[in-house]
Amino acid sequence: MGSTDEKRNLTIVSNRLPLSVKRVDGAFQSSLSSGGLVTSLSGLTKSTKFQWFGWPGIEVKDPKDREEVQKSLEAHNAIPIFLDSSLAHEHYNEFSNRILWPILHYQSGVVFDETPWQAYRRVNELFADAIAETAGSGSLIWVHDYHLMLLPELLRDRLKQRGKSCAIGFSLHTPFPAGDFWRNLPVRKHLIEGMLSSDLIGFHTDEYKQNFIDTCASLLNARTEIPNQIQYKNRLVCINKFIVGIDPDKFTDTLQKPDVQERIRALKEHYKGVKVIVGVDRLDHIKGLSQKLKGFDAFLDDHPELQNKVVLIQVAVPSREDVKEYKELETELCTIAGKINGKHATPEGTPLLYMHRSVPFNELTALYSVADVCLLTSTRDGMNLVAFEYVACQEERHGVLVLSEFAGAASFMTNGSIPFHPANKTEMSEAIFNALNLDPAERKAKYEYLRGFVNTNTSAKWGETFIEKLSLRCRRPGESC
Ligand SMILES: O=P(O)(O)OC[C@H]1O[C@H](O[C@H]2O[C@H](CO)[C@@H](O)[C@H](O)[C@H]2O)[C@H](O)[C@@H](O)[C@@H]1O
Ligand SMILES: O=c1ccn([C@@H]2O[C@H](COP(=O)(O)OP(=O)(O)O)[C@@H](O)[C@H]2O)c(=O)[nH]1
Repeated sequence: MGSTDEKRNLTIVSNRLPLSVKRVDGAFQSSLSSGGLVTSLSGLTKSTKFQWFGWPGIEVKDPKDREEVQKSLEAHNAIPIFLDSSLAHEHYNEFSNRILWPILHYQSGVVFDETPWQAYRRVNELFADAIAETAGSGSLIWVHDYHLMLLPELLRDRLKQRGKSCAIGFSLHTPFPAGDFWRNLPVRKHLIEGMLSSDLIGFHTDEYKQNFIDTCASLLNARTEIPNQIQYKNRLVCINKFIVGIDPDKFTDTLQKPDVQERIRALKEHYKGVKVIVGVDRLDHIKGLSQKLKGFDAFLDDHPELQNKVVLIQVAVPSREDVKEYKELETELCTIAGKINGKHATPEGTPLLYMHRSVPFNELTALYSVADVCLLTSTRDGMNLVAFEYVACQEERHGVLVLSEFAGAASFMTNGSIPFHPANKTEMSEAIFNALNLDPAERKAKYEYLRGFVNTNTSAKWGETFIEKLSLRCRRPGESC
């Protein structure tokens, strides 16, 4: 890490703040936001100080109310950027999550629309105005994710106008798709040029990084021969892979708490003689939830001898519920879940526990801890931190990770897990069966491999490495990346 002063001058920018604000009976309440971006950045707070700009998740018009929200977030070093609700809707739901997100995750059938695109531009401008106003010259600004791809360029212009010079980093938390897929987006050039105004761009895997480099070469004719660098419009931009992670101690510490231990005992007692498979996912197409339920159905069909001896506990965390496709998916999942239990339930029990809600952290760690298997079926996924969290809670049991080959995490965790293709029900059924029947020595060997990976690649290390590279870039711009 650089000097303490550099740490103090770090600004993080993301659409999602660590706390989401809601109005309940006229009063403002904030609760911890869901999702991996918040998990990874929150893991950095132990070692690094920063202020965090983002959208509070709610429209607040009245200046007094704004002040109240601002104060409540201040304790978490979070600074809200207020947006009116229709602008936020067009930016977050319509452009970011109905157009950009599916394209980044190789989903077809996306229809481009001008109104959401204009809202996306406007929100990026509003973020740029707010940050350029408060950023001190010489500070490090680290922008996150697909909601803010135009921000580096807009921010650089505004900082220049104010005579300020700051290093700008950008991290993408999603996959970056191969060129041909990216062509589906008519405004792709603007987005990529926006990102290229950064000094340093980080991706989760080598594959995403390479896809980005190839796209810059073919779309913008940028120079990409020098490893880890892109030259475009007389600027050199560093490009690299930075492995995002979790704070494993947060999980191991929580598991030691007496109430969590008590909960684990109760769950063990409840599931005596039953193998537990756990799944924790935001309710999102990319998590392959319908594929998971159908694969589990096939597994139950294939193994009638395991009736009442296996349960899948699936937590589907509510997500982006104002987006039509997410609502439709929720309905579809309820139907499939009902059908599975209709078909396989007995008077002794149901094989599927489908929970459509978020779970408190203590309960989540207890669930991870008692599960013999964690089943993750992403059809595409930037990383998937749930895979890391399950490993962090398995010191005792050495449970098995059954991991889709399409999760970014599979680039690093395949050796320690059982990989499979999520579109193939037979492969998924076999993978579940193999995981449940893995001999203890092999389980231990796989677990130790994964534990080493998770404990080495923490969120703190991810953040510190990125910030170190960004500040180096700032101090010695000519040096190779
Ligand atoms: O902010 P939301 O719309 O509620 O969605 C939650 C987050 O989802 C995505 O997370 C990604 O980041 C994780 C950490 O790097 C990664 O493990 C995961 O694979 C990604 O899907 C999204 O990229 C975030 O911006 C959202 O906040
Ligand atoms: O009720 C819950 C259950 C889980 N998670 C967290 O959501 C994150 C999911 O991150 P991941 O990278 O797996 O996927 P993302 O949701 O970001 O796409 C993990 O840190 C989970 O612990 C959550 O916020 N609320």
